[in-house]
Amino acid sequence: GYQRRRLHAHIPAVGSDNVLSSYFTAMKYWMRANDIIHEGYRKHKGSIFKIPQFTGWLFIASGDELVEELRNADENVLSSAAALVDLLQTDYTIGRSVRENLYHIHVLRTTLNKNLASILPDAIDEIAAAFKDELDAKLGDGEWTPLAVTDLFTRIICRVSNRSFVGLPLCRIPDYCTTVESFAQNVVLGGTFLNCFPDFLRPAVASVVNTTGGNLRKMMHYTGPVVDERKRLIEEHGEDYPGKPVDMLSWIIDNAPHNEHYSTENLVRRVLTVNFVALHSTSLSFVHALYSLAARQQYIMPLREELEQHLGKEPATWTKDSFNPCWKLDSFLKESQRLNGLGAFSLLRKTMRPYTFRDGTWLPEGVIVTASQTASHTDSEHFTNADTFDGFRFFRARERAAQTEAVEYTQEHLEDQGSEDWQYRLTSTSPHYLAFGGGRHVCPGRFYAALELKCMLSFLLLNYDVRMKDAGVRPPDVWIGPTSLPSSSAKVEFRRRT
Ligand code: HEM
Repeated sequence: GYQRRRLHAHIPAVGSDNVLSSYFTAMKYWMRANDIIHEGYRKHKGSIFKIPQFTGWLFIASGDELVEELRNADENVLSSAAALVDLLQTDYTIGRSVRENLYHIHVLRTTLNKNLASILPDAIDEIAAAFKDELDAKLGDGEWTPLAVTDLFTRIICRVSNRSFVGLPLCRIPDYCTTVESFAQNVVLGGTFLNCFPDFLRPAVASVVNTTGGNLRKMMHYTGPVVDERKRLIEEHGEDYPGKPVDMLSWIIDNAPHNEHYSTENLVRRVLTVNFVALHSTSLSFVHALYSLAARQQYIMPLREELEQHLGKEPATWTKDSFNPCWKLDSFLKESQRLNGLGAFSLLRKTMRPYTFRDGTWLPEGVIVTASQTASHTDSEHFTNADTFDGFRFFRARERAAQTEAVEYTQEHLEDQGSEDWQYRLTSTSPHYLAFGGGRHVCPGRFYAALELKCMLSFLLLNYDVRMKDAGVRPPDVWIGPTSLPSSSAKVEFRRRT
């Protein structure tokens, strides 16, 4: 209301602060959010500005210092979880129990990252099997075959990721994969729908329109018996029972508090939650990189040469460490994330109490404040020729840094943040490189995602030729409000290499 607007009248608005014209800016925002955010960034970089949305104002912190503050703020002051609950109404779609205890994030940050080397062989086995079933089956003999790629690679990544999450046989059941994918879509759809209603009506609306209920029931059908069996084995033989699978489900069961979180339904919900954060982020990133590769043929040879030098002929022999010296591959993926990320924002936070930034800007309680990754990723103060795709820019920067300091290839990613070239790696973040967020809530799955993307792209490069059907043209991304997606209609042509 008016009272609330007065609370932030001191913050500059993009468009107009006036009720009627801010409504028009909100309408425009849905059509071209990214342009509007860039306009704000150009005019107000270094400070906080606001943009009207139908559901209220959105505050954008710009410039390294303010973004650094967003990255590091305490959860009970600027909350990431509360922002997600607000924006996606996750209490009604994912379930309250998940946010009441976020232990799965701790599992990802610690156990998943420690076990990357040991889960990789299975993931690679799944990549080989999935490419055979999903891609080879569609290719003619030595012919170029045009294919739409978003659904295709979403299915492959769903299989591969779930090989690491729940293992065989679940990851190969097509309906299991359809269920986890559709859950992710329904969380977003349900959240957007529920946000059209005022707070007090939402519980009633959600009880009538439960967008994810069907997904949970199906997931219980597939995963419930597997969870029950693993719980039984733990009860009978202890936590380290013989033959215990090394996958996310085992770690989730091991780390669940022994209360309502240990119920089969809540454990299954947790697996859905991990899929929700992991799947689309990874598959969209892969398709973006694939378009950039297929449209820019000049990268194919140097990437192949690098892979042939460092990876064995048989994918089964690839290890986590074999990718460490593949700096061109790392750089190509990082550049793809820089220019074709998941959307305009990163670091979504909600003010849990009135908050004063160090530059003196005051924000009231209960508003969403975020950073613009697209504006910051294309700011020429941060990157030279910032608007141009330069697949090896981070490779060259790393080489320059390596000349000033000997770089140890085999050092653990997690341990060597001190080395000079750290900032140019795919998995690193900074106040102006925001593809994986940063600071307190930095994506805990990024080491896994990076490894999966590298294995997938390497497998593709070494076994297939790719080019855009529309030669040399990278299809433009599709923007829906502040979310960006790779084109779903463009076709990539594939041919098996002999
Ligand atoms: C290329 C793929 C991915 C991208 C681009 C991505 C990006 C992000 C971003 C931007 C955030 C927000 C961080 C922040 O607010 O500071 C995030 C958080 C998160 N991501 Fe990822 N992610 C990817 C893959 C994954 C995977 C594979 C997993 C799980 C295995 C995962 C699990 C999570 C979780 C649990 C969080 C919340 C962390 C927290 O709140 O502390 N992500 N991710």
